[in-house]
Amino acid sequence: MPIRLDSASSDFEQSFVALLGGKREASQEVGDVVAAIIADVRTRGDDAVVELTNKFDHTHFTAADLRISPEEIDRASARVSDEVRAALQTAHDRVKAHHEKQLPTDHIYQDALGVTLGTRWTPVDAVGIYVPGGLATYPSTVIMGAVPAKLAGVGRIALAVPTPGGQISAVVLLAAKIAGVTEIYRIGGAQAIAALAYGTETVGRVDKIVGPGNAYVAAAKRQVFGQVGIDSIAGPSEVLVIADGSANPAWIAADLIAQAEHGGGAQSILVTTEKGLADAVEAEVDRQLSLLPRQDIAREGWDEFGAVITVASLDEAAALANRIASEHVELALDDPDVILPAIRHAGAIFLGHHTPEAIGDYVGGSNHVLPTARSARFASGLGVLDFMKRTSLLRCDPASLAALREAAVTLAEVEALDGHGRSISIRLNH
Ligand SMILES: NC(=O)c1ccc[n+]([C@@H]2O[C@H](COP(=O)([O-])OP(=O)(O)OC[C@H]3O[C@@H](n4cnc5c(N)ncnc54)[C@H](O)[C@@H]3O)[C@@H](O)[C@H]2O)c1
Ligand SMILES: N[C@H](CO)Cc1c[nH]c[nH+]1
Ligand SMILES: [Zn+2]
Repeated sequence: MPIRLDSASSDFEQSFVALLGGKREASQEVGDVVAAIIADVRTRGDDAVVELTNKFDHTHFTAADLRISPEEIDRASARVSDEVRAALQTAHDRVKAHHEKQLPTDHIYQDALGVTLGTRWTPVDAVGIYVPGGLATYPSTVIMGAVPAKLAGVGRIALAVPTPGGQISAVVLLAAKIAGVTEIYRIGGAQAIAALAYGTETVGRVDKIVGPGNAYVAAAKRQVFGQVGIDSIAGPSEVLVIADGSANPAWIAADLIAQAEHGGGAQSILVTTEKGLADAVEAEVDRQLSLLPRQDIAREGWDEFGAVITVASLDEAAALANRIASEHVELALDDPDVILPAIRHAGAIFLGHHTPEAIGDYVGGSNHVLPTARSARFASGLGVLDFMKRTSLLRCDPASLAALREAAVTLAEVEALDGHGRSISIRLNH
């Protein structure tokens, strides 16, 4: 049973804080396991990656198996049906069209003193994209990672995909081919993140690692940050549905189940102004779960991490949504625009009764790699800018340097950094 809360009850705040602090993603235990894996990969390179992959993914690999050959990519891609190929192409084209609009422009201007100032954007040289593969396969995540990377102009893109049992999904390989990525490793978890961050004999190191994954992947990304860049923490998936009496309980239940079925700590929360809707949705989740062929993961996720919260008003719902800062927020309301401005912390917002979150997972065009575990308070979903850096440009001539000299030298004196002041004055003292 999911936890049931009512904002009017006296112990609400305590229960809500407990819900926010639930350990779905980071734990000391996971952190320790991941630290040991990273240290092992740094020390022993391929040998460690092979051993850990065989252990966690139940494979029988040698180092020669880690990278997928171009022939294997072609052979597997050719096996994929035309229907799936067309769906991937639709996803690719729509994600590309939307992300093209994120491309930044350089700019340069001269101010009143004659100083030239500019901003220049350049791509990251090499990125690793993690594509999860433990409980499900995610060809859609290949598109979500590779398309913005390509648009940004990244020179080298490496994919890491775990292959439980050793079999890589042909659809994942086709998605990579459609997106124009050919460097693919069948490795997962913390060992994949460590191999991409530090490099091994087979896996070339990258400058930045992006992509979602389970608690081990999320913890590993946290731990290698600094050695490489990371996008955000895109851990176990979450949805927060805000609904009033206009919502269809069966549709809401389906959306809550869709997120719970990701497993590995995925969380589905309903916040509603209608107690009747809350009851109906709970009953519907039970009914619909029993219709799913693979209901175990979703049922476990719903029972362990699900929550149904009743509130007095939509304003209260928005305030709770901002505290939860969910990866996905669905506004299942006749007029979602009324509450939209009040929702400030969310990875992605889905408006109205006919926008299930799952459409954004695949073909909506927006990115599905989104911040989780309340990190939407300060982070954004994956996009073109995650694959680029911004460099400032500055040019003075003698007149503008002279005009700025006094203030700069004063600040250098305040900081007792005489060398700084001198490096300015020396250019003007003749
Ligand atoms: N936030 C997002 O944008 C987003 C998008 C897609 C998926 N997801 C999430 O990604 C996750 C995918 O998880 P997954 O498990 O299916 O695949 P995964 O690829 O993230 O993890 C599989 C790997 O986890 C490692 N692992 C598993 N158990 C371990 C243990 N006991 N010790 C050490 N390492 C261990 C193994 O190396 C294995 O290869 C889900 O939680 C899903 O919600 C998030
Ligand atoms: N909901 C996941 C996190 O945004 C993404 C996904 C991929 N495939 C299905 N769902
Ligand atoms: Zn999903």
